Amino acid sequence: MVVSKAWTLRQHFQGFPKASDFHLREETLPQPKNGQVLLEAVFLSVDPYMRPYSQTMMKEGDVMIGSQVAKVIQSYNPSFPVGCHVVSDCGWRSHWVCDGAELTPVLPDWPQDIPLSLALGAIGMPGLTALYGLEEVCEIKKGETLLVNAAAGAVGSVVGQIAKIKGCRVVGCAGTDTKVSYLKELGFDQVFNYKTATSLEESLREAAPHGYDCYFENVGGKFSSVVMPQMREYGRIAVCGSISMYNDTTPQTGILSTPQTVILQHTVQHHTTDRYTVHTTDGYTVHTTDGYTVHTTDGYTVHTTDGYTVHTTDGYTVHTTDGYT
Ligand SMILES: NC(=O)C1=CN([C@@H]2O[C@H](COP(=O)(O)OP(=O)(O)OC[C@H]3O[C@@H](n4cnc5c(N)ncnc54)[C@H](OP(=O)(O)O)[C@@H]3O)[C@@H](O)[C@H]2O)C=CC1
Ligand SMILES: C/C=C/C(C)=O
Repeated sequence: MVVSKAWTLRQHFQGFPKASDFHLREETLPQPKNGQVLLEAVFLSVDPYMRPYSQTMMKEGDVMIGSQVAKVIQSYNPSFPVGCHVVSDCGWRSHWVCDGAELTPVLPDWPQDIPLSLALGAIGMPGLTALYGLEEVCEIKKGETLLVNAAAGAVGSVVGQIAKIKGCRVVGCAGTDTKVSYLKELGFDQVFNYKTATSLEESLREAAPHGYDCYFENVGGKFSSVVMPQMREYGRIAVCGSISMYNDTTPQTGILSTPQTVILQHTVQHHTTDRYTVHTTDGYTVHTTDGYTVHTTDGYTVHTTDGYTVHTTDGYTVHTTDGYT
Protein backbone atom coordinates (compact mmCIF):
# COMPACT_ATOMS: atom_id res chain seq x y z
CA MET A 1 0.00 0.00 0.00
CA VAL A 2 1.44 3.40 -0.97
CA VAL A 3 0.58 6.64 0.81
CA SER A 4 0.63 9.57 -1.59
CA LYS A 5 1.08 13.22 -0.65
CA ALA A 6 -1.18 15.61 -2.52
CA TRP A 7 -1.38 19.39 -2.53
CA THR A 8 -4.98 20.50 -2.52
CA LEU A 9 -6.68 23.85 -3.02
CA ARG A 10 -7.83 24.74 0.49
CA GLN A 11 -9.66 27.84 -0.72
CA HIS A 12 -10.02 29.66 -4.02
CA PHE A 13 -7.36 32.31 -4.60
CA GLN A 14 -8.22 35.92 -3.95
CA GLY A 15 -5.65 38.13 -5.62
CA PHE A 16 -2.12 36.72 -5.47
CA PRO A 17 -2.01 33.03 -4.37
CA LYS A 18 -0.81 32.47 -0.79
CA ALA A 19 0.73 29.42 0.89
CA SER A 20 -2.34 29.24 3.13
CA ASP A 21 -4.55 28.65 0.04
CA PHE A 22 -3.01 25.18 -0.20
CA HIS A 23 -3.20 22.14 2.02
CA LEU A 24 -0.97 19.05 1.94
CA ARG A 25 -2.89 15.86 2.59
CA GLU A 26 -2.06 12.18 2.51
CA GLU A 27 -4.07 9.65 0.56
CA THR A 28 -3.73 5.87 0.62
CA LEU A 29 -3.67 4.53 -2.93
CA PRO A 30 -5.18 1.22 -4.03
CA GLN A 31 -2.89 -1.59 -5.14
CA PRO A 32 -2.51 -1.32 -8.96
CA LYS A 33 -4.49 -3.98 -10.87
CA ASN A 34 -4.06 -5.58 -14.24
CA GLY A 35 -3.50 -2.89 -16.89
CA GLN A 36 -2.54 -0.30 -14.28
CA VAL A 37 0.69 1.37 -13.22
CA LEU A 38 1.95 3.09 -10.06
CA LEU A 39 3.65 6.44 -10.73
CA GLU A 40 6.12 8.36 -8.61
CA ALA A 41 6.51 12.08 -9.32
CA VAL A 42 9.90 13.28 -10.50
CA PHE A 43 9.03 16.86 -11.54
CA LEU A 44 5.82 18.80 -10.90
CA SER A 45 4.97 21.80 -13.03
CA VAL A 46 3.66 25.13 -11.75
CA ASP A 47 2.12 27.04 -14.65
CA PRO A 48 0.32 30.37 -14.99
CA TYR A 49 -2.88 28.71 -16.28
CA MET A 50 -3.46 27.19 -12.84
CA ARG A 51 -4.41 30.60 -11.50
CA PRO A 52 -7.34 31.35 -13.86
CA TYR A 53 -8.32 27.71 -14.50
CA SER A 54 -8.53 26.86 -10.79
CA GLN A 55 -11.43 29.30 -10.63
CA THR A 56 -13.49 27.44 -13.22
CA MET A 57 -12.15 23.87 -13.19
CA MET A 58 -11.66 23.22 -9.50
CA LYS A 59 -13.62 23.24 -6.31
CA GLU A 60 -12.14 23.77 -2.89
CA GLY A 61 -10.52 20.58 -1.59
CA ASP A 62 -9.55 19.28 -5.05
CA VAL A 63 -5.98 18.24 -5.77
CA MET A 64 -4.21 21.01 -7.69
CA ILE A 65 -4.39 20.58 -11.44
CA GLY A 66 -1.13 20.19 -13.34
CA SER A 67 1.25 18.00 -15.28
CA GLN A 68 4.20 16.09 -13.94
CA VAL A 69 7.04 13.92 -15.15
CA ALA A 70 6.69 10.63 -13.30
CA LYS A 71 8.55 7.35 -13.12
CA VAL A 72 6.70 4.05 -13.37
CA ILE A 73 7.61 2.13 -10.19
CA GLN A 74 5.12 -0.77 -10.48
CA SER A 75 3.56 -1.94 -13.70
CA TYR A 76 0.84 -4.31 -14.80
CA ASN A 77 0.68 -2.62 -18.20
CA PRO A 78 3.21 -3.74 -20.85
CA SER A 79 3.06 -0.35 -22.59
CA PHE A 80 4.63 1.30 -19.52
CA PRO A 81 7.37 -0.93 -18.06
CA VAL A 82 8.93 -0.24 -14.65
CA GLY A 83 11.58 2.47 -14.90
CA CYS A 84 10.09 4.34 -17.86
CA HIS A 85 9.17 8.00 -17.58
CA VAL A 86 5.86 9.52 -18.57
CA VAL A 87 4.07 12.86 -18.56
CA SER A 88 0.85 12.66 -16.57
CA ASP A 89 -1.88 15.20 -15.87
CA CYS A 90 -2.52 13.76 -12.40
CA GLY A 91 -1.86 17.07 -10.61
CA TRP A 92 0.32 17.94 -7.65
CA ARG A 93 0.72 14.52 -6.06
CA SER A 94 3.70 12.35 -5.19
CA HIS A 95 2.19 9.03 -6.35
CA TRP A 96 -0.74 7.93 -8.48
CA VAL A 97 -2.32 4.73 -9.77
CA CYS A 98 -3.80 4.83 -13.28
CA ASP A 99 -4.46 2.69 -16.34
CA GLY A 100 -2.15 4.52 -18.72
CA ALA A 101 -4.88 6.02 -20.92
CA GLU A 102 -3.88 9.59 -20.07
CA LEU A 103 -0.13 9.02 -20.02
CA THR A 104 2.33 10.33 -22.61
CA PRO A 105 5.59 8.39 -22.66
CA VAL A 106 8.74 10.48 -22.49
CA LEU A 107 10.86 9.63 -25.54
CA PRO A 108 12.65 6.29 -24.90
CA ASP A 109 15.88 7.68 -26.39
CA TRP A 110 15.78 10.85 -24.28
CA PRO A 111 19.41 12.11 -24.16
CA GLN A 112 21.14 11.56 -20.80
CA ASP A 113 22.40 15.14 -20.64
CA ILE A 114 18.97 16.78 -21.16
CA PRO A 115 16.98 17.21 -17.91
CA LEU A 116 13.68 15.36 -17.91
CA SER A 117 12.03 18.52 -16.57
CA LEU A 118 12.16 19.86 -20.13
CA ALA A 119 9.29 17.48 -20.94
CA LEU A 120 7.22 20.05 -19.01
CA GLY A 121 8.94 23.01 -20.67
CA ALA A 122 10.67 23.51 -24.01
CA ILE A 123 9.97 19.93 -25.12
CA GLY A 124 6.48 19.86 -23.63
CA MET A 125 3.30 21.92 -23.51
CA PRO A 126 4.97 25.38 -23.34
CA GLY A 127 7.32 24.57 -26.24
CA LEU A 128 4.45 23.29 -28.38
CA THR A 129 2.45 26.39 -27.53
CA ALA A 130 5.33 28.52 -28.80
CA LEU A 131 5.68 26.49 -31.98
CA TYR A 132 1.99 26.37 -32.89
CA GLY A 133 1.47 30.00 -31.95
CA LEU A 134 4.23 31.09 -34.30
CA GLU A 135 3.52 28.71 -37.16
CA GLU A 136 -0.24 28.40 -37.16
CA VAL A 137 -1.48 31.60 -35.58
CA CYS A 138 1.16 34.13 -36.59
CA GLU A 139 2.18 32.23 -39.73
CA ILE A 140 5.50 33.90 -39.20
CA LYS A 141 7.73 34.55 -42.20
CA LYS A 142 11.43 35.14 -42.68
CA GLY A 143 12.38 38.80 -42.38
CA GLU A 144 9.40 39.77 -40.20
CA THR A 145 9.68 41.54 -36.86
CA LEU A 146 8.21 39.76 -33.85
CA LEU A 147 7.54 41.03 -30.35
CA VAL A 148 7.20 38.62 -27.42
CA ASN A 149 6.62 39.57 -23.79
CA ALA A 150 7.25 37.46 -20.68
CA ALA A 151 10.09 36.60 -23.04
CA ALA A 152 12.34 34.82 -20.55
CA GLY A 153 9.54 32.48 -19.47
CA ALA A 154 8.88 28.90 -20.55
CA VAL A 155 6.86 29.93 -23.61
CA GLY A 156 8.50 33.25 -24.48
CA SER A 157 12.08 31.96 -24.48
CA VAL A 158 11.13 29.27 -27.00
CA VAL A 159 9.08 31.71 -29.09
CA GLY A 160 12.11 33.97 -29.53
CA GLN A 161 14.47 31.13 -30.38
CA ILE A 162 12.17 29.57 -32.97
CA ALA A 163 11.53 32.96 -34.55
CA LYS A 164 15.29 33.52 -34.81
CA ILE A 165 15.73 30.10 -36.43
CA LYS A 166 13.05 31.15 -38.93
CA GLY A 167 14.99 34.27 -39.85
CA CYS A 168 12.97 36.89 -38.01
CA ARG A 169 14.00 39.96 -36.09
CA VAL A 170 13.02 39.34 -32.48
CA VAL A 171 12.22 41.92 -29.82
CA GLY A 172 11.65 40.65 -26.30
CA CYS A 173 11.02 42.18 -22.91
CA ALA A 174 11.37 40.87 -19.42
CA GLY A 175 11.17 42.16 -15.87
CA THR A 176 14.77 41.85 -14.57
CA ASP A 177 18.21 42.70 -15.95
CA THR A 178 19.33 39.11 -15.41
CA LYS A 179 16.51 37.93 -17.65
CA VAL A 180 17.41 40.59 -20.21
CA SER A 181 21.02 39.27 -20.28
CA TYR A 182 19.68 35.74 -20.73
CA LEU A 183 17.61 36.83 -23.72
CA LYS A 184 20.70 38.40 -25.29
CA GLU A 185 22.51 35.07 -24.82
CA LEU A 186 19.62 33.34 -26.57
CA GLY A 187 20.19 35.59 -29.60
CA PHE A 188 17.22 37.98 -29.35
CA ASP A 189 17.91 41.11 -31.43
CA GLN A 190 16.50 43.76 -29.10
CA VAL A 191 15.66 43.29 -25.45
CA PHE A 192 14.72 45.59 -22.62
CA ASN A 193 13.51 45.56 -19.05
CA TYR A 194 9.89 46.74 -19.18
CA LYS A 195 9.92 47.51 -15.44
CA THR A 196 12.80 50.00 -15.61
CA ALA A 197 12.03 51.43 -19.08
CA THR A 198 11.04 55.10 -18.84
CA SER A 199 8.27 54.54 -21.35
CA LEU A 200 7.08 51.17 -22.65
CA GLU A 201 5.69 52.85 -25.73
CA GLU A 202 8.99 54.51 -26.60
CA SER A 203 11.08 51.41 -25.87
CA LEU A 204 8.89 49.38 -28.18
CA ARG A 205 9.11 52.03 -30.90
CA GLU A 206 12.89 52.32 -30.58
CA ALA A 207 13.23 48.54 -30.82
CA ALA A 208 11.17 48.41 -34.04
CA PRO A 209 10.65 51.86 -35.60
CA HIS A 210 8.60 50.38 -38.47
CA GLY A 211 6.35 48.41 -36.13
CA TYR A 212 5.64 44.74 -35.50
CA ASP A 213 4.45 42.11 -37.97
CA CYS A 214 3.76 39.59 -35.22
CA TYR A 215 3.02 39.91 -31.55
CA PHE A 216 3.17 36.86 -29.31
CA GLU A 217 0.98 38.00 -26.45
CA ASN A 218 1.68 36.49 -23.03
CA VAL A 219 0.93 39.42 -20.76
CA GLY A 220 -2.30 41.17 -21.81
CA GLY A 221 -3.77 44.11 -19.95
CA LYS A 222 -2.16 47.52 -20.30
CA PHE A 223 0.85 46.03 -22.04
CA SER A 224 -1.23 44.90 -25.00
CA SER A 225 -2.95 48.29 -25.23
CA VAL A 226 0.46 49.90 -25.73
CA VAL A 227 1.49 47.38 -28.38
CA MET A 228 -1.66 47.54 -30.55
CA PRO A 229 -0.98 50.92 -32.22
CA GLN A 230 2.51 49.69 -33.12
CA MET A 231 1.27 46.68 -35.10
CA ARG A 232 1.93 46.89 -38.81
CA GLU A 233 -0.79 46.49 -41.40
CA TYR A 234 -1.71 42.80 -41.77
CA GLY A 235 0.07 42.08 -38.50
CA ARG A 236 -0.88 38.94 -36.59
CA ILE A 237 -1.26 38.40 -32.87
CA ALA A 238 -1.11 35.08 -31.06
CA VAL A 239 -3.13 35.77 -27.92
CA CYS A 240 -1.47 33.12 -25.81
CA GLY A 241 -2.00 34.45 -22.31
CA SER A 242 -2.74 37.50 -20.18
CA ILE A 243 -0.69 36.82 -17.08
CA SER A 244 -0.78 40.46 -15.92
CA MET A 245 -4.50 40.02 -15.21
CA TYR A 246 -4.72 36.61 -13.58
CA ASN A 247 -4.51 37.98 -10.03
CA ASP A 248 -6.78 40.96 -10.59
CA THR A 249 -9.55 41.36 -8.08
CA THR A 250 -11.33 44.04 -10.11
CA PRO A 251 -11.59 43.62 -13.89
CA GLN A 252 -9.53 45.95 -16.07
CA THR A 253 -11.32 47.74 -18.90
CA GLY A 254 -10.53 49.14 -22.32
CA ILE A 255 -7.94 46.54 -23.25
CA LEU A 256 -7.58 43.77 -25.73
CA SER A 257 -6.22 40.54 -24.30
CA THR A 258 -8.12 39.18 -21.36
CA PRO A 259 -8.32 35.62 -20.05
CA GLN A 260 -11.58 35.38 -22.06
CA THR A 261 -9.82 36.16 -25.34
CA VAL A 262 -7.01 33.65 -25.05
CA ILE A 263 -7.35 31.91 -28.38
CA LEU A 264 -4.16 29.91 -28.62
CA GLN A 265 -4.85 26.57 -27.01
CA HIS A 266 -2.83 23.77 -28.56
CA THR A 267 -5.35 23.24 -31.31
CA VAL A 268 -4.96 26.70 -32.54
CA GLN A 269 -7.99 28.66 -33.53
CA HIS A 270 -7.90 31.51 -35.88
CA HIS A 271 -8.16 35.23 -35.92
CA THR A 272 -7.42 38.48 -37.55
CA THR A 273 -5.68 39.83 -40.53
CA ASP A 274 -7.09 41.42 -43.59
CA ARG A 275 -10.12 42.73 -45.47
CA TYR A 276 -12.45 44.62 -43.22
CA THR A 277 -11.21 47.06 -40.66
CA VAL A 278 -13.49 47.97 -37.79
CA HIS A 279 -12.84 50.95 -35.57
CA THR A 280 -14.20 50.59 -32.08
CA THR A 281 -15.48 53.55 -30.16
CA ASP A 282 -12.51 53.49 -27.86
CA GLY A 283 -9.96 53.86 -30.61
CA TYR A 284 -8.85 50.28 -31.02
CA THR A 285 -8.79 48.75 -34.46
CA VAL A 286 -9.92 45.19 -35.05
CA HIS A 287 -9.08 43.37 -38.29
CA THR A 288 -11.15 40.39 -39.31
CA THR A 289 -10.27 37.61 -41.70
CA ASP A 290 -13.74 37.22 -43.05
CA GLY A 291 -15.58 40.40 -42.26
CA TYR A 292 -18.08 38.62 -40.07
CA THR A 293 -16.65 37.73 -36.69
CA VAL A 294 -14.83 40.35 -34.71
CA HIS A 295 -13.18 39.96 -31.34
CA THR A 296 -13.41 43.26 -29.52
CA THR A 297 -10.90 44.82 -27.26
CA ASP A 298 -12.89 44.07 -24.16
CA GLY A 299 -13.49 40.38 -24.52
CA TYR A 300 -16.97 40.69 -26.00
CA THR A 301 -17.50 39.00 -29.32
CA VAL A 302 -19.48 40.86 -31.94
CA HIS A 303 -20.97 39.30 -35.03
CA THR A 304 -21.65 41.29 -38.16
CA THR A 305 -24.83 40.46 -39.95
CA ASP A 306 -23.76 41.57 -43.40
CA GLY A 307 -20.14 42.54 -43.18
CA TYR A 308 -21.01 46.18 -42.54
CA THR A 309 -23.16 46.52 -39.47
CA VAL A 310 -21.81 45.32 -36.18
CA HIS A 311 -24.09 44.60 -33.24
CA THR A 312 -22.36 44.39 -29.92
CA THR A 313 -23.66 42.26 -27.11
CA ASP A 314 -23.26 45.02 -24.61
CA GLY A 315 -24.57 48.13 -26.30
CA TYR A 316 -21.25 49.60 -27.40
CA THR A 317 -21.33 51.08 -30.86
CA VAL A 318 -18.74 49.96 -33.39
CA HIS A 319 -18.09 52.04 -36.51
CA THR A 320 -16.94 50.34 -39.67
CA THR A 321 -14.44 51.87 -42.06
CA ASP A 322 -17.06 52.52 -44.68
CA GLY A 323 -19.12 54.78 -42.51
CA TYR A 324 -21.90 52.36 -41.61
CA THR A 325 -22.62 52.11 -37.93
N1 LIG B 1 -2.66 29.28 -24.59
C1 LIG B 1 -1.93 28.28 -24.13
O1 LIG B 1 -2.10 27.12 -24.49
C2 LIG B 1 -0.85 28.58 -23.15
C3 LIG B 1 -0.74 29.83 -22.63
N2 LIG B 1 0.26 30.13 -21.75
C4 LIG B 1 0.36 31.51 -21.29
O2 LIG B 1 1.62 32.02 -21.69
C5 LIG B 1 2.08 32.97 -20.76
C6 LIG B 1 3.48 32.62 -20.29
O3 LIG B 1 3.46 31.33 -19.71
P1 LIG B 1 4.83 30.64 -19.25
O4 LIG B 1 5.92 31.02 -20.19
O5 LIG B 1 4.56 29.22 -18.98
O6 LIG B 1 5.09 31.40 -17.88
P2 LIG B 1 6.34 31.43 -16.91
O7 LIG B 1 5.83 31.11 -15.56
O8 LIG B 1 7.50 30.68 -17.45
O9 LIG B 1 6.74 32.97 -16.96
C7 LIG B 1 5.82 33.91 -16.55
C8 LIG B 1 6.49 35.28 -16.56
O10 LIG B 1 5.50 36.26 -16.85
C9 LIG B 1 5.97 37.50 -16.41
N3 LIG B 1 4.91 38.25 -15.71
C10 LIG B 1 4.26 37.91 -14.59
N4 LIG B 1 3.40 38.88 -14.23
C11 LIG B 1 3.54 39.85 -15.14
C12 LIG B 1 2.95 41.13 -15.31
N5 LIG B 1 2.04 41.59 -14.45
N6 LIG B 1 3.32 41.87 -16.37
C13 LIG B 1 4.24 41.41 -17.24
N7 LIG B 1 4.84 40.20 -17.13
C14 LIG B 1 4.50 39.44 -16.09
C15 LIG B 1 7.10 37.23 -15.40
O11 LIG B 1 8.32 37.54 -16.05
P3 LIG B 1 9.01 38.99 -15.93
O12 LIG B 1 9.98 38.91 -14.80
O13 LIG B 1 9.68 39.14 -17.25
O14 LIG B 1 7.93 39.99 -15.67
C16 LIG B 1 6.99 35.74 -15.18
O15 LIG B 1 8.19 35.15 -14.82
C17 LIG B 1 1.04 33.02 -19.65
O16 LIG B 1 0.16 34.08 -19.91
C18 LIG B 1 0.33 31.69 -19.80
O17 LIG B 1 -0.97 31.73 -19.28
C19 LIG B 1 1.19 29.21 -21.38
C20 LIG B 1 1.13 27.94 -21.86
C21 LIG B 1 0.08 27.51 -22.76
C1 LIG C 1 -2.74 25.51 -21.24
C2 LIG C 1 -2.44 26.88 -20.77
C3 LIG C 1 -3.27 27.89 -20.90
C4 LIG C 1 -2.99 29.20 -20.40
C5 LIG C 1 -3.93 30.28 -20.65
O1 LIG C 1 -1.98 29.43 -19.75
